[in-house]
Amino acid sequence: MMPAADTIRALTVENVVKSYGGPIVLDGVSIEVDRGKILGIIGPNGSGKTTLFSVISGTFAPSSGKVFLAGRDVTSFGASARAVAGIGRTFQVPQTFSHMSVYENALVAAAFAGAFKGRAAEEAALQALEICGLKSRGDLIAGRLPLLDRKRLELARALATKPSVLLLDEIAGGLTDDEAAGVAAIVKALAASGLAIIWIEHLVHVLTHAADELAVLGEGRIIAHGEPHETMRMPKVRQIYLGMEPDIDDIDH
Ligand SMILES: Nc1ncnc2c1ncn2[C@@H]1O[C@H](COP(=O)(O)OP(=O)(O)OP(=O)(O)O)[C@@H](O)[C@H]1O
Repeated sequence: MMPAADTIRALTVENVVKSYGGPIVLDGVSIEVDRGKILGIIGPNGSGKTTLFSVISGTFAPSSGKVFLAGRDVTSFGASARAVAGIGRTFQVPQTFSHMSVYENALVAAAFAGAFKGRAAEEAALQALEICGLKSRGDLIAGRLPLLDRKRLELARALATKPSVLLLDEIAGGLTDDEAAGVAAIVKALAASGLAIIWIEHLVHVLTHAADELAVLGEGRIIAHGEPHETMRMPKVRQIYLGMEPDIDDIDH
């Protein structure tokens, strides 16, 4: 029997195992996210965060396990089919075309999602730039943008594919606290508009303020998951982050 529509999660990752041929990088990871919610994911370097996004977005197939988008099994879909189906992703290293203009970058991304051609792609690109505060900078060459605008453009490129599920890989990395807060405000507004968002970030305090739930990856497994502040108070999580996150004692404030 199919579950009732209101119990179908926007995205379900079910028991995913991934190895690149050597050691196991993801070891039975299961997560879910609903429309309108932000799930934050943290974890030390090499714990498998980006690999998890690659498995969700279809860049790499899992060794076993499944990915469901709004209840539909998309595990066998490649990356472009998943973009068309509604999974949008930003990359840790922005994937912008540096010689193209800001607008052209958003347009190329809209076309990647396949469903958008001609006028529809133009509208998707412009709307994404507007949401990210870049509409007045459409003619600028992407490679000459300061870091904050490069990050905003990376976000706009993901939005131009009109995703229902948005994967953010360190979109606030390298930004000042004020800049990161501005990006977090955009992300929260996107969730409020109905997107389901998974956000990987090394800046833990950004996620504790923005995310509805926090999951902690450690050596390929989810070692803690729950309300962000409670999760950060768990001894096994503090053990990992003490000394790494300068403001861990301020996270409650
Ligand atoms: N394409 C690949 N081929 C082989 N091994 C890979 C590949 N991508 C990642 N790995 C390995 O998988 C493990 C997890 O890497 P991953 O990048 O997913 O971790 P991460 O938590 O995102 O790390 P970081 O915080 O440094 O970005 C690492 O040991 C890494 O070397």
